[in-house]
Amino acid sequence: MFVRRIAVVGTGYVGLTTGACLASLGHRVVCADVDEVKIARLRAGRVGILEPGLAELVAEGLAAGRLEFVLGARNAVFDSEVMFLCVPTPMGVDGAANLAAVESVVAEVGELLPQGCVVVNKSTVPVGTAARVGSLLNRPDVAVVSNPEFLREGSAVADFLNPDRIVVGCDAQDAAERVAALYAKLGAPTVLTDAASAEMVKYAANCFLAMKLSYVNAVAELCERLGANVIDVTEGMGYDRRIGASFLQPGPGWGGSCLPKDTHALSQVAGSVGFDFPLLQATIDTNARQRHRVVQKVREAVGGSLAGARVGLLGLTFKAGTDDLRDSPALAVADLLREQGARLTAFDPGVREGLSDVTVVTDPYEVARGADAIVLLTEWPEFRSLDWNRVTELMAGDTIVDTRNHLDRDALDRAGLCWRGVGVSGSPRLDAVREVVS
Ligand SMILES: NC(=O)c1ccc[n+]([C@@H]2O[C@H](COP(=O)([O-])OP(=O)(O)OC[C@H]3O[C@@H](n4cnc5c(N)ncnc54)[C@H](O)[C@@H]3O)[C@@H](O)[C@H]2O)c1
Ligand SMILES: O=c1ccn([C@@H]2O[C@H](COP(=O)(O)OP(=O)(O)O[C@H]3O[C@H](CO)[C@@H](O)[C@H](O)[C@H]3O)[C@@H](O)[C@H]2O)c(=O)[nH]1
Repeated sequence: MFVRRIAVVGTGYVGLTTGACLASLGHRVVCADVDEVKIARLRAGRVGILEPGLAELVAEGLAAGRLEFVLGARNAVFDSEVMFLCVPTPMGVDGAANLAAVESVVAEVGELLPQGCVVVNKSTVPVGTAARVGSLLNRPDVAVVSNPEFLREGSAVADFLNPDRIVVGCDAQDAAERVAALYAKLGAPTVLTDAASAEMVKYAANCFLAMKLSYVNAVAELCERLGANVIDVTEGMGYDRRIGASFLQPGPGWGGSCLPKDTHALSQVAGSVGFDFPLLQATIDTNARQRHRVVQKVREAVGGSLAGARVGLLGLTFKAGTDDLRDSPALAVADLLREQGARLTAFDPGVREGLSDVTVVTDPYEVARGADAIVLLTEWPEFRSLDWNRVTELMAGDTIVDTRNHLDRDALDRAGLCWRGVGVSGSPRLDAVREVVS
């Protein structure tokens, strides 16, 4: 079933991906944003974010006349049968999700929505928001549906078009079915439920992922203390289908625009109903500790004091494959290093703009020049193939702190560099045994 006209409000990672992908599925989509520059750019077919395949889908949609960009939600909803809300829900001062953008769109378009329109909330919002939006709208003919989005940045289009599942929640069955039908072509398992449960799925999933990562980061720390090797430990765990191999990679802590704010939001919501959730709090606290562990390793690498030390950073984004710096653990580590007196130079393939207090260079080898230590913070594949002999020549020191266990330790050894990973120091080298076994 094709809908004649869908409005998508917000053209960020989620909104633009949703709009372009729904258009590619055959729907007619009008995307709106408050950002004039963004809208002008999108009308010209230019996508301002790094997302594989997105620019192509936008170009196709524009050329086919199925995708349109307008300024302001009020200019998108005329004649729409469905309106998607894809606006930000950032962390507020108390950790709760800030719903100002959702509420402002509802106030802006409430009276303009055509009779029988369905409002679909794709933004990540606390349980009860669909009900709240319904009462703000005060339109008995307009149903409010929760349809959380699970795409990851860096693979947004692929995730949207090949989802593990679609979740649609509404207390009115026919509205839920109308929304689920928009995705029919994707053939994904679909969970139809009430609005509160759909809203809860999103937080429960993100917080579970965060908990898995905090667990694995804690296991890595323990491995270091006990002389075990976390790379082999997680491989051994991951083959267990009940655990699974993904989200078992230790790192400098989890970040990005979602996991940090969503863990805090669920924690705040739990507190608001008097529910003590120590598991979630420990997940957050373990993550906060992680960045201090990285700084400790760098401090050791430069001989005990960061004051005046030159430290090169490989990677600034919160993970590879994105240009998004929101809540990046790399930036948090950079802040701590700087506070302790380090002078920083950074390279990231996705970041070209300068940052205050960190010199951003466009050549990765510039990071090595005169560096007392280098710290890899983001797992960009190109870092693996750096010329380590050249790095050795350029550096003043000899240690690479690899917070993602991403680099080829032997290649660094051969170049005379000292590799310091996560959860592996003190463990024996089992590569020879591994070769015999395989
Ligand atoms: N980024 C992700 O990977 C991801 C994945 C799943 C869910 N989410 C959730 O989706 C929501 C949006 O996230 P995002 O990363 O796409 O945000 P974003 O910041 O990239 O984009 C939001 C867009 O909304 C626009 N906007 C703000 N107020 C508006 C208004 N009143 N009218 C029209 N446009 C307005 C902004 O200008 C911006 O372009 C959040 O709730 C987030 O938690 C994000
Ligand atoms: O094994 C791993 C996997 C991830 N990370 C880190 O965890 C963070 C989050 O990574 P990821 O989940 O891939 O990033 P997002 O694009 O923020 O996606 C998450 O947040 C989105 C917004 O809610 C959800 O839609 C996605 O399902 C959810 O994975 C990043 O800092 C990663 O470096 C690790 O350290 N080790």
